[in-house]
Amino acid sequence: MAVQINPSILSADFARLAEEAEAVKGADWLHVDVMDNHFVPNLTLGVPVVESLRRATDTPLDLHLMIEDPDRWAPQYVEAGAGSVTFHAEAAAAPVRLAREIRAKGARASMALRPATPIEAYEDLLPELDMVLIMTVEPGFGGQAFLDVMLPKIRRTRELISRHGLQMWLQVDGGVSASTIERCAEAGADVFVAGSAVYGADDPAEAVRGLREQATAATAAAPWACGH
Ligand SMILES: O=C(CO)[C@H](O)[C@H](O)COP(=O)(O)O
Ligand SMILES: [Co+2]
Repeated sequence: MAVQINPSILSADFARLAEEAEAVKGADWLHVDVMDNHFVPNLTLGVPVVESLRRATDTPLDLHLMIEDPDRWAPQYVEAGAGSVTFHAEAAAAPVRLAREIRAKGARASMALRPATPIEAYEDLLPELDMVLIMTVEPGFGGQAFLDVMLPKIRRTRELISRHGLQMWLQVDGGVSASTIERCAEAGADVFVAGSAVYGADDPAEAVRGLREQATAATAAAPWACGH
């Protein structure tokens, strides 16, 4: 599979979301960070904004729910128009049931892990998911420094995906930039979220192209990607 670059609108101007979506035309997905000020100490947006954003852009929406009680809320984000919905493992009461419900409603189902949450605890759930998100910062804020201690976890996750013969995607989110994306790709990530590295650039669309080139080259040179 080709690498995917998903700009995070957390670093965009929230008063101009339609224009900010247009500014990254060519990106694979728009990454939308939903925070409830309980699961993380920050508050962003909810279902009505996602419904409006869905009407404002053709780029599919990749929802990252940093909220408590995703079992209750995630299905509403599918109905609002999300193409992919990621819930946190630490917050979900019944992750398999939730993943099945997201898929049944027509979106891709994905699960995120905070930095201290081990992937091994969730190995048996991987076949129920379309993507796993390895956080490379503590969730809650954009613009944080990439945690390179997460690279072994990305590698182990890629090994588990290969061992089980799964086609699922491996997303990384947090501090992904021109100076860190190649290490993520080499370790096994194939979907890259970038907020400040895209919306902090003079030309966000050019930043997406640059990240895509770097990730594509690093993936081609990575041992895990043989036959990928
Ligand atoms: O989920 C997130 C934060 O919890 C954001 O998606 C992420 O931080 C993107 O911002 P940046 O690329 O600037 O780190
Ligand atoms: Co995110």
